[in-house]
Amino acid sequence: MLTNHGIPENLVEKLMEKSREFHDLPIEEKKEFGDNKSPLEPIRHGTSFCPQVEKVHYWRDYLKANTFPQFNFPHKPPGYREVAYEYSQKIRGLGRKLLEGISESLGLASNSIFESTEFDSGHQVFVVNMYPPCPQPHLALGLPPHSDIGLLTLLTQNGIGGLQVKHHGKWVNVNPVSNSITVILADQLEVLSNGRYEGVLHRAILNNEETRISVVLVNGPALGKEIGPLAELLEKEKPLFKSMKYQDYFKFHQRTRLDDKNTLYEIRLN
Ligand SMILES: O=C(O)CCC(=O)C(=O)O
Ligand SMILES: [Fe+2]
Repeated sequence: MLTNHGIPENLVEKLMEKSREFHDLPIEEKKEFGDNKSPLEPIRHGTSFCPQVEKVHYWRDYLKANTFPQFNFPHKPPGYREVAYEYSQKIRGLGRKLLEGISESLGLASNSIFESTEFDSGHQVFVVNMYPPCPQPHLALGLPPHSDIGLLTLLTQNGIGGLQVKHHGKWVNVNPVSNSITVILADQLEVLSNGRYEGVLHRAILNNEETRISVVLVNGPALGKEIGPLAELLEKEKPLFKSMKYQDYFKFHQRTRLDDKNTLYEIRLN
């Protein structure tokens, strides 16, 4: 949980307000972004995660926009795009700082992860989740247990809890702390660090009173970059993961049923 991160509180408030307005737009206004678009389409809108491969669907509507290296974002409601642009840029700056610290914690040069992922042209997905109140919240999920695709996910929520992380085998609530950003370590960091950092299992639960919104920025390597355990770490140990182009991992993850860390397990070496 990051506080004193330098992102102005009123920017986050505006972002939440506009995010709510987007999801409240009439369905016809959002049609152009919908209908099961490919994960590399610049802007996608839909329900659940990947309905074609799911046995059960999830109680969530989403907007997903690829916001880096090219900034794509809906032009409605008015003002949303500008707020999202500013937020996306600020999150990239934070992401970079965190990756520098993580590189150092692995005993590497601070720009090591940055360089090996070509983070300067790294892929960023801007995900806006909306979970309406659910009449029987204990019978449904907003999102099932999963780990995220990229290196670092930076998440903020509208003051209403629902995010849980798996910690020592138990689900623990990540209660919203005002003006804070939650950092979730993701799969590509587990691969690069050869398992020293782990992609965190998390899920979203529901409530029957209030609409919850979370804005989730998935920061990953450049799409064309092949990612495997860092060479410096392999001097004394065996690789735990196969190398794979981020683009292929990304497409695979977005088309697979969300279930635990099943995408990552596909590239794990025994
Ligand atoms: O809404 C949340 O708190 C979690 C969202 C999430 O895990 C995701 O979008 O990947
Ligand atoms: Fe997630």
